[in-house]
Amino acid sequence: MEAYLLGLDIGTSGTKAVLLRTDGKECLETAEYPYPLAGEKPGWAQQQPALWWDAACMCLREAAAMAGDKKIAAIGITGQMHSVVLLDETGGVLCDSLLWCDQRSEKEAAGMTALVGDMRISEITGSLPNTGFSAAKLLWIRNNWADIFEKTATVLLAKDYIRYRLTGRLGTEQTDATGTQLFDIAESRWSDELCECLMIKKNLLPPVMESVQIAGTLTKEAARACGLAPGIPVAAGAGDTAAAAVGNGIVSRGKVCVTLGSSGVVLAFLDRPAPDQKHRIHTKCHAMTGAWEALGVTQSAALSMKWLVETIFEDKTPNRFQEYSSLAETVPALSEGLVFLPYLMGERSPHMDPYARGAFIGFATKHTRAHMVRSVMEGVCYSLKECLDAVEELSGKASEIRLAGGGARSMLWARIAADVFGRDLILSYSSNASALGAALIAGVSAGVYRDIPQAAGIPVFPLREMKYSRERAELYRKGYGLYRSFYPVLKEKFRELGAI
Ligand SMILES: Nc1ncnc2c1ncn2[C@@H]1O[C@H](COP(=O)(O)OP(=O)(O)O)[C@@H](O)[C@H]1O
Ligand SMILES: O=C(CO)[C@@H](O)[C@H](O)COP(=O)(O)O
Repeated sequence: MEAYLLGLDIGTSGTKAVLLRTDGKECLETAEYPYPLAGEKPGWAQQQPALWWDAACMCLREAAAMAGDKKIAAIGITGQMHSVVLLDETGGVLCDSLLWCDQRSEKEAAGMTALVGDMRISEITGSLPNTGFSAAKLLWIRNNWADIFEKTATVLLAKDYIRYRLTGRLGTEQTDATGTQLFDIAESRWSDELCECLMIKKNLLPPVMESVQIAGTLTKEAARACGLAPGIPVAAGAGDTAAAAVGNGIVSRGKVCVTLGSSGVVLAFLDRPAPDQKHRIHTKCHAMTGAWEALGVTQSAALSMKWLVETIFEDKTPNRFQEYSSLAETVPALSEGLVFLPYLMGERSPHMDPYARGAFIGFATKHTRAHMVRSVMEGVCYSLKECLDAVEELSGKASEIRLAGGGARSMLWARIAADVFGRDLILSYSSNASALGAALIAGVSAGVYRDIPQAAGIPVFPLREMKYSRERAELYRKGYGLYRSFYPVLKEKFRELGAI
């Protein structure tokens, strides 16, 4: 009988889902159900978990209608990583989630270095202490919202909270656990050493499953809210970067995937943990137990586009991004000398710097909105090129680069990425490779596929290629050099701005 696997993605900009036919020949996408970013100071980013749940219910209702009378064999969940949800002992949410891009915990990240040491933390968790990961956020909450921290019985991550609402079961899995910076990536368990040093009680942390484990089944109450049948198995799933790896077939050395989502991610497969000695990128657990991934992160990738269009141009009309992408087509490569630094929420790779700030450099009266849009696309691609260079240093040169994420819906942005990288790209099966990966993981949980490598080979709908142009690549080589020269010059000035 024809059946579907459902992949649900609790993204930063919104929640969306895919329905994958189990034979891999069809993948239907729901709309995205958006929610805003809140935060009263520059660098702060919060969301209410209740908004994720409302969006998830609407999204699942749409998916249920799309599936019609076809069976949904299993649900897989993915979502933004690192964003913490604090629950009290009745399972109620205690406060807004501090998101992955929230930069307020600089002091706490520095405190982790002082207590444990940079090298030791990197050895255990695959990354230097940083404001993006969950541990520093928890320490900030303990230091600043002590009453909330005292009431906390469980700490979850975004997708784990939604899985909890769907199944009534608390838990996480190894890929998202890595993003807390309290997890030992080689041993695949919570780190006693880090929990003790940072005085975080281990009983606040949920049980860690394997990504392909069935975490529970859809409760009657959740099924009613989502318009689905009760009892559907729900897989543990994976954080969005790890799920995108599965959705893009990154299950052995060779290929690299690049995601132009709210954040930008460049990811390669590793068969052993290999923390970057230059501390530019992270090593995280892969959804395949016993495998790892090297990843570089641009904090504000498509988030920069969203900021430009919604906040600066004050345009929230539907399909606005496609229109602005078409507008940017009217401007030549290098945006007639306008350069964008995408550090709107600090930066992670290759500069772990919560103080970094966004900038347009080189305005002239000739420049218009079209130049600004193109310049944002170019700046984000330069940053992703820095990530790609660092990732390939660790994992070897990629034989194929897959591009996904909301920004990859723009053919112009995809072309700029190919030109800036000076490499041909393959456009992913779905702009939402994370949701596709979650559906494939769910297929393993439900026994439809044998294992993750087999599942990753299941999608068979056509892929498109984006070829780079030698001429534009040469132009962008110069633009990239100029772009790279700005951060070292501005670094200290960004710190001064942060003090205002
Ligand atoms: N056609 C388009 N052209 C350019 N950018 C787009 C287009 N469609 C979506 N985007 C960008 O992609 C973002 C959403 O990407 P997505 O991968 O869904 O986000 P998330 O990382 O939050 O899951 C939007 O906020 C927007 O910036
Ligand atoms: O911080 C990371 C990965 O380390 C981000 O990739 C977040 O997981 C956010 O994901 P998106 O909502 O941008 O997809």
